[in-house]
Amino acid sequence: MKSIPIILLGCGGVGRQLLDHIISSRSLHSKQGIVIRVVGVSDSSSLLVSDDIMLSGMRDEFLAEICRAKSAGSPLKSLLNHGHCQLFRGQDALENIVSIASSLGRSTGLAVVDCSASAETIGILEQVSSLGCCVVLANKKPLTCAIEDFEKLVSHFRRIRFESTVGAGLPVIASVTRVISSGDPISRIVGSLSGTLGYVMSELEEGKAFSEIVRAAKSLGYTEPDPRDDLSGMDVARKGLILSRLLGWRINLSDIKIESLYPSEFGPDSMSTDDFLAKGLSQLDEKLKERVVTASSKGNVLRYVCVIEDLRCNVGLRELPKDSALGRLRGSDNLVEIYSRCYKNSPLVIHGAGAGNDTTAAGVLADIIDLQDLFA
Ligand SMILES: NC(=O)C1=CN([C@@H]2O[C@H](COP(=O)(O)OP(=O)(O)OC[C@H]3O[C@@H](n4cnc5c(N)ncnc54)[C@H](OP(=O)(O)O)[C@@H]3O)[C@@H](O)[C@H]2O)C=CC1
Ligand SMILES: N[C@@H](CC=O)C(=O)O
Repeated sequence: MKSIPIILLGCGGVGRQLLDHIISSRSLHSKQGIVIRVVGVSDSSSLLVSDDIMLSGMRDEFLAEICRAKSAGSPLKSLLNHGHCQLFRGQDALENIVSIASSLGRSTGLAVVDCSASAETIGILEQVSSLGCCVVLANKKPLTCAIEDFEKLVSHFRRIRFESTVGAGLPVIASVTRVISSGDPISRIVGSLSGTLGYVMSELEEGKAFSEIVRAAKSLGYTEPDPRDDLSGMDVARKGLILSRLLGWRINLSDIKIESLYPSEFGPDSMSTDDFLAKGLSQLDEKLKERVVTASSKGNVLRYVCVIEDLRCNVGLRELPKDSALGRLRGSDNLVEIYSRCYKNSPLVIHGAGAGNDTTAAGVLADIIDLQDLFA
């Protein structure tokens, strides 16, 4: 049986769903000759490490207990006495991950899986990948910091996967990478890359209030932890940046033109996420309604679009014909069109559910399994 040890960073909606998928795929993986051993799990304040990282991992009952406790709002440290594990915090936690990476990295293909929404994981990801570990990301931030950090991470290209950072479980990164590796130059990528904004736009067409729709998108697991990351266009810009950098463009977030759906006085510097959700959002209802009505009077719909072309990436609202490919999109679906020499007149199109904990975690799990071919 091939044993795959993993350390999970982040135990929120996506991280917990990943643990759930791992548990429920046990018999499938066993038929494939694979067993995933979760040797460590961290949240924002601590890291739990299994007592025997070399041979076993955390038991499934304990992983399920972690999911229950975290979804009830308890920190990981509340579970210390329930499993055969140790707890580390701060610098100790980071040193422990490095120590596990040194023992297991090169020999077993230990995968460090980032399901946090933090930019702070970049340092540890760089360290473990230099120690021969695999890295799997749902978190876009480490790939959208400084270009030098991006280049360092992807320099271990065969040991890093980040399919879920763009289009959740959809094979967007894999498709772009395959087209590039075949020597077929990509000239343009255009798409609707936000499950949240797709859902918001199509629900607005049904006459619902913007504030209600955003709250529903959050409870469906589509939004970022702070939905303003979606509404500001920043989340789409991050996806656009990842794709642009894959094309070899050495650009940064500051080079991207981004249209925000809310004014700066509603931003994180002026109000908390809770205040924005409770009070700020409803003040935006009328403005968004007017924009939808204006577009509709011309037979159009609004879509939040990312265009990557001619060394430029722009993201913002566009009025599009109702019957265009993007205009027909419903709910949280994403659609991406890739144009290249081979796909000049008829683009490569990827379409499907583009957000949600289930599909995102499924993409992460597929990445973990995919990497293990390197460690046969
Ligand atoms: N939902 C979706 O459709 C998709 C999400 N993603 C990405 O998945 C990631 C996770 O999203 P989601 O689960 O909704 O986010 P949550 O806010 O639900 O969870 C984030 C988790 O990360 C933990 N965390 C925060 N900082 C750190 C840190 N420095 N080290 C380790 N853990 C940390 C948090 O800890 P604590 O519990 O203590 O707060 C929390 O457990 C995000 O980056 C998001 O962009 C990507 C594609 C699609
Ligand atoms: N918040 C994001 C989640 C996936 O990246 C979205 O709405 O698309």
